[in-house]
Amino acid sequence: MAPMGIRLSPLGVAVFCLLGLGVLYHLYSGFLAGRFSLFGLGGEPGGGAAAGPAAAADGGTVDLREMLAVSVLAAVRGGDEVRRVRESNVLHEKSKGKTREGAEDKMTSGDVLSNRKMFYLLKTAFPNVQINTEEHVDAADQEVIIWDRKIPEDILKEIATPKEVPAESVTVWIDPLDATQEYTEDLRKYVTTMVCVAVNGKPVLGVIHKPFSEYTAWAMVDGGSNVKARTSYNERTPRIVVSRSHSGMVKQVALQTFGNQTTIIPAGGAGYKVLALLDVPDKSQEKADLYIHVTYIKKWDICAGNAILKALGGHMTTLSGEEISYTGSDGIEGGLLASIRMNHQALVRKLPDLEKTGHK
Ligand SMILES: Nc1ncnc2c1ncn2[C@@H]1O[C@H](COP(=O)(O)O)[C@@H](OP(=O)(O)O)[C@H]1O
Ligand SMILES: [Mg+2]
Repeated sequence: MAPMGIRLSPLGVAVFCLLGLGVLYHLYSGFLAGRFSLFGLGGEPGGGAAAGPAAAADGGTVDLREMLAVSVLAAVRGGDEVRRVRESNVLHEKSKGKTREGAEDKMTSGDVLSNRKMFYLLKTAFPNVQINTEEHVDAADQEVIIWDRKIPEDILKEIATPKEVPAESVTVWIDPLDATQEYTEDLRKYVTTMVCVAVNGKPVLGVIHKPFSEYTAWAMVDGGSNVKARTSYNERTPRIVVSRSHSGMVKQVALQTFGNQTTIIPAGGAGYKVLALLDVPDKSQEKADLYIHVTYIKKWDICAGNAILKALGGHMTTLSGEEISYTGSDGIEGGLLASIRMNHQALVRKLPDLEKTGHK
């Protein structure tokens, strides 16, 4: 009961209780949640920001929705480095050696600095998952980048609930700068940064970010996406997007399969070429109906595109129609065919056997 002379208004009491609940909720969902996750991983509470590693206590599970949020952030932060280095005009271009076909395999400060940001962001947030990245990670030059544990609204809108998977089933593939050759030629529209998450070797989420137009596409298989397929594609005389710097015999293969009326679009970057198949608002993006590649290619170049296409009902396979497994070795030998809203297996049957025709 209230003391003499003091009258408690029911509305005031209700507002006071609501405020109290709000404070408790804030404490629990932010500060305490961060502490608990750090405790769970054996991290030192207070040894950094409240936000911390997102994997479960026993290293047991990770939430794919959280992985998507960090992957988008990593691609954007890596992209900031890529843009900064290009704008400085000091690329420190080097050769890592030669590809099997004898092309220079280039690397720049843009690749290295983007790799550092992307790798450490993902590694700090998900210490228990396998991460494979195109560039060497210098352990002496670590960077602790803390994820603030915020999942962007557009992801929350598409993917309503967390999606837990065992951490040991996950392989992350990072391409810190796709289209390095074109980057050195200042052909900026082709350049992307990419992150892919595979579960048991299957590509399940992909992010392709264009740093110079600040466009990001993401998708999760059986989850959602911020990008979609176009409404129509030309299956009879497709416009085919192919490599401009690692082409091999791709033009001959395309023309032999689809006839001389077929338009070939040479372009840089595997990320750019996948986006060419989709409904992308970016003005600098060309459009195509198919993506074909015939030479050797690495999994960090293609995994994100594969995941996005798969999430949207499309396909990326070897030229003989085999699914690509994103575990184990870094590269694939059997070329690449990517399509969406087409009869992919019929396209595979149309293609010549490259081993027999000598078009590899
Ligand atoms: N024959 C080959 N050997 C090694 N890497 C290849 C390759 N063909 C393509 N790639 C890589 O795949 C990506 C897309 O190639 P392209 O632009 O020619 O289509 C590029 O990645 P990076 O720029 O990340 O190195 C390129 O280096
Ligand atoms: Mg690269």
